[in-house]
Amino acid sequence: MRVPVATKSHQYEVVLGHDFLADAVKAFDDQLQKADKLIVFTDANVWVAQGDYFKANFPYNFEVFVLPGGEACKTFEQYNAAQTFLLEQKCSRKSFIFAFGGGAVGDLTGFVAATYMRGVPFIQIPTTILAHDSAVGGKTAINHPLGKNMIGAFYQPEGVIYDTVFTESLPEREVRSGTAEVIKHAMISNAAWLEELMAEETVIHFSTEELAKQLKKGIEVKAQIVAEDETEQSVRKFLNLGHTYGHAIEAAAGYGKVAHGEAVMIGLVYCLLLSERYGELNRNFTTAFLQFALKNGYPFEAVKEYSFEQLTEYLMKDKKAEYGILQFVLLEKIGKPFVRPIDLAECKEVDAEFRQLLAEVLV
Ligand SMILES: NC(=O)c1ccc[n+]([C@@H]2O[C@H](COP(=O)([O-])OP(=O)(O)OC[C@H]3O[C@@H](n4cnc5c(N)ncnc54)[C@H](O)[C@@H]3O)[C@@H](O)[C@H]2O)c1
Ligand SMILES: O=C(O)C(=O)C[C@@H](O)[C@H](O)[C@H](O)COP(=O)(O)O
Ligand SMILES: [Zn+2]
Repeated sequence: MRVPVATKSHQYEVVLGHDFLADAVKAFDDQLQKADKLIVFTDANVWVAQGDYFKANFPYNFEVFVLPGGEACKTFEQYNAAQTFLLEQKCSRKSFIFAFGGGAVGDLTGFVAATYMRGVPFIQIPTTILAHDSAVGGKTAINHPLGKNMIGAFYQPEGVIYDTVFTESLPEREVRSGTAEVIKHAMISNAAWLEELMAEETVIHFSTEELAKQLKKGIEVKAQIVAEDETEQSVRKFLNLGHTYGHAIEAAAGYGKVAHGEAVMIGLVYCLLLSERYGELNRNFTTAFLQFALKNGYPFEAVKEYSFEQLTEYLMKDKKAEYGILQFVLLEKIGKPFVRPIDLAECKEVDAEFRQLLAEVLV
């Protein structure tokens, strides 16, 4: 399966298949033959779980740089270590970098590639379900202790090779986390799709074929949006549904404690509550969605661990905020997102409603 991505700055393809890494990499043969060095960035967990398959199917010589797993790789320290590695390897503008891992490796690698010698080409080889989102569209970043993804660049890859073999070694928690972004893509684009997902017995145990279909649908939504708005001036903000509250939870907890998709799911429920005030959605739907999330094992305990006041400093650093006012992505109805300024007093009211709803449902 192929999904073309045509942004203002760059055009490329996401190729999605099963057990096809060797063939998919060969499609880049011209560019790779001309490269003076191929570097693979990965993380320790991915390398242990999937390194053998990667080495057996990657048909070129390469040097590997192994990062710590998860959010621990999206730090200034790892950014610095990665740049040092490229310099020590005598990488040039003719070198080529591969991001082999989940969203964390992809975000770090993309930012390193964007800034090494002011830009070297890179290819995303995603290994998580979540990375159907992160590998596409060119948002790259590292975290700052004061806020999530604060230091980064828009920098598109040369291509995305998505071999679903890699997702087979994902722990269930990561399957769940990644599926939250599939659900987000459904919520911003297609009511029937969300209805189908909510009707599933479970969204955590899809077959390989069904998973590929869901990933493709998510990638198509993302590709269409970033083609229209690469740098988040307008419709790209819709991809941030659930992230204002979600990123605040992630940052307050300490990066990596609450997985990104878990935090996004919390943020999606918060946004449904807020959306009830401005569109067609109602409390019955929000409650049904929360039940669906709980049935699939999404954890909501983190909400109780932080007061609204503790979340406020992170909420206020949301990148969509303008002139000190938060801009929330809301839903007029499922499939119809819009952006609206919301003041802190209203955020606090909805936060209280959220905690009340959780108290009622989590008895
Ligand atoms: N750039 C974007 O547009 C974008 C979009 C969404 C999320 N993100 C970012 O992506 C990150 C989350 O990505 P993620 O959920 O993929 O997390 P991740 O990269 O941290 O991976 C999750 C965990 O699974 C392990 N892992 C990855 N692939 C594996 C595999 N195949 N088998 C076994 N273990 C594996 C990792 O080592 C890690 O411990 C966050 O930092 C988030 O901010 C970026
Ligand atoms: O691609 C986008 O645009 C997104 O917002 C996708 C999000 O799922 C992703 O988590 C992104 O990294 C969040 O971006 P940020 O600008 O809020 O840090
Ligand atoms: Zn996200």
